Amino acid sequence: MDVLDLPVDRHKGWYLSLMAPNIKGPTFAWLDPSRLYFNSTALADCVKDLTNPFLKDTIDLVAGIDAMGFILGASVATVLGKGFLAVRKAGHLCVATETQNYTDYTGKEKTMEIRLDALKPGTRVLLVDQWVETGGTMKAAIQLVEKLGATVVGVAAVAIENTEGGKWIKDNYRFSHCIPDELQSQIDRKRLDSFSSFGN
Ligand SMILES: O=P(O)(O)OC[C@H]1O[C@H](OP(=O)(O)OP(=O)(O)O)[C@H](O)[C@@H]1O
Ligand SMILES: Nc1ncnc2[nH]cnc12
Repeated sequence: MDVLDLPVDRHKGWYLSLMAPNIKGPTFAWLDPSRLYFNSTALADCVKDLTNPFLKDTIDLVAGIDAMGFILGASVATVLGKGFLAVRKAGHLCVATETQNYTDYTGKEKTMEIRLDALKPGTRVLLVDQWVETGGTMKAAIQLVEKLGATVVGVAAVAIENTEGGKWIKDNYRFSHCIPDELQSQIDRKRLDSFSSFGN
């Protein structure tokens, strides 16, 4: 399927077949969901799948995680009619921040931060990122929000892998993702059957 084509039947997660395979080798964990954002209907359907479970919730602010979480987070915020908070990787903000150290799928120690004036005790936050692999990044964002006394209403990501950290998120927070049950095992092994159409 060309990336701009639309299928007749837009079943849940149809757009995942637009996601490109990792061709950079086994040490590079990423699949590339960003390719599905080229297609306006795919992006809109993906954002709907992330947003729908939270439509009846009280949400004050949507927080998206640096960098790919900004795309989906800002889209979700617009659909919900809410503001957007950028959760930044350390070193980009020129104001007072709260910080949180974490380790992600690369195994490297990292730090994320948010400015201090966005969240107050009781602020209800929906956290959005592109992907949850080890869950280290999302857990750090949850810790940041909670350190400031705000409440995590839920977590939304294209995929939440069934890693220890991914399962911890699913067990402890409400969540939304775009993966139909029958595709979850393909996500967990980082290879979709649809990758065969990419010819490698
Ligand atoms: O569950 P984890 O193992 O913590 O990994 C998930 C994180 O990894 C990716 O970001 P990454 O920092 O690689 O790239 P980006 O800056 O392009 O979003 C992804 O968008 C998540 O933020
Ligand atoms: N396997 C993966 N695919 C896409 N994005 C990711 N971010 C972290 N791990 C990822």
